[in-house]
Amino acid sequence: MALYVENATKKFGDFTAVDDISLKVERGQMHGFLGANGAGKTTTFRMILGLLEPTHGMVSWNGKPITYGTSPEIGYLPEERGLYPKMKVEDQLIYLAQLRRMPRQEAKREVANWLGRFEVPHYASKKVEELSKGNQQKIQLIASLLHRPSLLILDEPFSGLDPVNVEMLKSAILDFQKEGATIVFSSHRMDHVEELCDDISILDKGKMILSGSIREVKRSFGKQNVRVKTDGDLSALAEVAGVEKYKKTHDGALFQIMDEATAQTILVESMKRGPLRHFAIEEPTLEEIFIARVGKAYA
Ligand SMILES: Nc1ncnc2c1ncn2[C@@H]1O[C@H](COP(=O)(O)OP(=O)(O)OP(=O)(O)O)[C@@H](O)[C@H]1O
Repeated sequence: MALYVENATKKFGDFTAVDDISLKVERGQMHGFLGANGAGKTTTFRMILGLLEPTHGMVSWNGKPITYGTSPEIGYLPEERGLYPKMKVEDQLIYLAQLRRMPRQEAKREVANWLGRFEVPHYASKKVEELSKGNQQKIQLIASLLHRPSLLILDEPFSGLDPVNVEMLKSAILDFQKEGATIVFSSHRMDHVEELCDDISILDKGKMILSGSIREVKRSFGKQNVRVKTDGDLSALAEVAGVEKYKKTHDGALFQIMDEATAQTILVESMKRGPLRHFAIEEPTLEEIFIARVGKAYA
């Protein structure tokens, strides 16, 4: 019981947008799908959803290709707005749930629950175009999961949301996973991915360059960070052997190092330059790994 993408390639004319990628997402997992702009994430999602035919390869969900018949099992939050601007929120959500075979009365009840949970019950009778971008995103998420799909594909679910709303949507997505859903989502916010996902994969110019659990990905990066908080000037420590990168921070410095012996040197040398308020060896962040692997063009 899993989502399988097997050697999927998508060409548009001579241009290869997705190049022979394979991916397995086990049932109940949350998978982060990462890549710079134009890497091929949305194209892959469209192939998973059956909206685009792969040029080569195949996609299956629970051993079957995804077709019109399996679509009620799937929920999709597209990157671009996919709602009817002139239709009222409640009418639209009920309509979309009915298309996925949810009975009308149940859909109506669920819409009320979700609008309540997202603190927008008063939007039920407003037209979508009257809502702010962030509130439209809440409605879009409700539209994707209202019919209780077992596979949920979310393309940039947190874009345009303020931090309070990000937390609200994150907790809804996590609850949905706890109920057993398999979730794949793309995001440019590595901190969100780190917080929510079990496994990740990174696409670069259509190719899969990294895939695995976040723990494995971090371990295989082979570098760690040392964070020091002090008023002392640590800039000379940038030259210590084993220091890959040095960055001054507002309260001290951050070093990227290759091995723990270097951390000991940094500790000793930092203490010579003033009292320390904090010293810690930290694992690399996903953002650092992404930038190292995909390139500095990404911001
Ligand atoms: N219908 C199409 N015809 C031609 N080229 C396309 C088409 N759809 C996508 N592409 C190209 O395929 C590449 C991958 O696009 P895609 O939208 O999948 O990237 P993405 O990773 O989702 O990017 P972003 O993070 O910016 O949303 C891009 O170079 C894009 O211009």
